Amino acid sequence: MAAPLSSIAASNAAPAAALSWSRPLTITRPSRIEFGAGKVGFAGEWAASHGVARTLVVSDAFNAARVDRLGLPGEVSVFAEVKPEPDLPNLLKLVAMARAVRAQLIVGFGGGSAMDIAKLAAVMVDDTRSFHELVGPNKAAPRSALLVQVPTTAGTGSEAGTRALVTDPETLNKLAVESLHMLADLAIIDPDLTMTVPPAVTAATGIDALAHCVEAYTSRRAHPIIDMYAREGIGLVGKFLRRAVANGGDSEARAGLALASLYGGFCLGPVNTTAGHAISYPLGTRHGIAHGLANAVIFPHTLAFNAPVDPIKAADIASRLGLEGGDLKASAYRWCAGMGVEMRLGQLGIGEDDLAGMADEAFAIRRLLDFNPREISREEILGIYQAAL
Ligand SMILES: NC(=O)c1ccc[n+]([C@@H]2O[C@H](COP(=O)([O-])OP(=O)(O)OC[C@H]3O[C@@H](n4cnc5c(N)ncnc54)[C@H](O)[C@@H]3O)[C@@H](O)[C@H]2O)c1
Ligand SMILES: [Fe+2]
Repeated sequence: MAAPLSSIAASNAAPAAALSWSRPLTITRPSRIEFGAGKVGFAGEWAASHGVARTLVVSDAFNAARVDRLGLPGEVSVFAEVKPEPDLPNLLKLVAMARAVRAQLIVGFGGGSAMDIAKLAAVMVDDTRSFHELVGPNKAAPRSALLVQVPTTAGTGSEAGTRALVTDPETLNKLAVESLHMLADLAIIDPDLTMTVPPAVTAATGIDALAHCVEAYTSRRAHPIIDMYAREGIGLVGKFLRRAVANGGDSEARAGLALASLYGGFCLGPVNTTAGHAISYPLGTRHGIAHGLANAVIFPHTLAFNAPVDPIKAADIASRLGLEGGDLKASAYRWCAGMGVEMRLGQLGIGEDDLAGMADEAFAIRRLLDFNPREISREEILGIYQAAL
């Protein structure tokens, strides 16, 4: 049942900008998307039909053990060292390996961490410039290596996108590279690959997909084309996330979440996220908290903070998600915590003394904050951290 409007309406926040049906929008997609249970082996068929003789698979330790599922032809090398929330040294080690094995095809086989650095390796392998020269939009050059993305979590939607994020260990900033050249030639979304994801990671990554949809739907840059995916994605998470957390082998729920994650990915390119992600990032860069979990902790707070700007959208989100009525923040919090997500920063190793630095870092992420539907100050960000402590 939707939260009653009375619980989210009263505010002096600015009204939402009028919906711009004619606002220019660019939509990009991987050249080909294969979706469906059992599709993973199509990678090999596709590689063979493209004459690939040398492939580098980019993976984490868990997925590296099942690279044979891809059915790849020829010489197959595996980089099995992708770190969760990859940093620059992790990426540079991968690029060195891609050069050494002269990879014609790079396959991202894992969660968002593997897929993000696979994209970067694909454009960096024959580019002599440093990583820092590629940061920002449209800096990367065309690539010669082919790129295939195969997600094994349902959360980031990275398989569908033009963006990759890497932490700079010196500044602790998460640096975003964005380029059309990082779009995959092929994305294979096989929901059965996600059946082994443990319940806590299932919940957190599912809430990441949800956050992509909610933040795009409520963004100042929201667009009706993207709203379609965002609304559907929210509904799919509402319907299937609790089921997949309770029973990882529920193939219908896994497929629904894989689709929600893809829809979230469709939201990221043309519209992107807002304050929820900006406020989540310092949890990862400073405290090593996984991206999905960081988003989950912050989600109820930004949902409620933004709700007064557009109470009808907020009620729509609550209804699609199946939240109980009453106070929006409390019911979103109960929904997350009810899936076993640890929602307290204090329990995640963060103390009161850490919050000011986190607020400074989040407040500087203008590329996201400037599109939040409601203006948010550094003090309000600090208040969110304090409330989440
Ligand atoms: N490019 C984008 O647009 C975008 C969007 C959101 C997030 N991201 C990035 O994605 C990263 C997070 O990705 P993630 O949430 O998918 O987590 P992840 O890739 O770090 O994986 C999380 C954990 O799950 C394990 N795992 C992965 N698949 C599994 C499976 N099928 N069974 C069992 N275990 C499995 C991994 O080994 C890892 O330990 C962050 O670095 C974040 O910045 C990128
Ligand atoms: Fe995300």
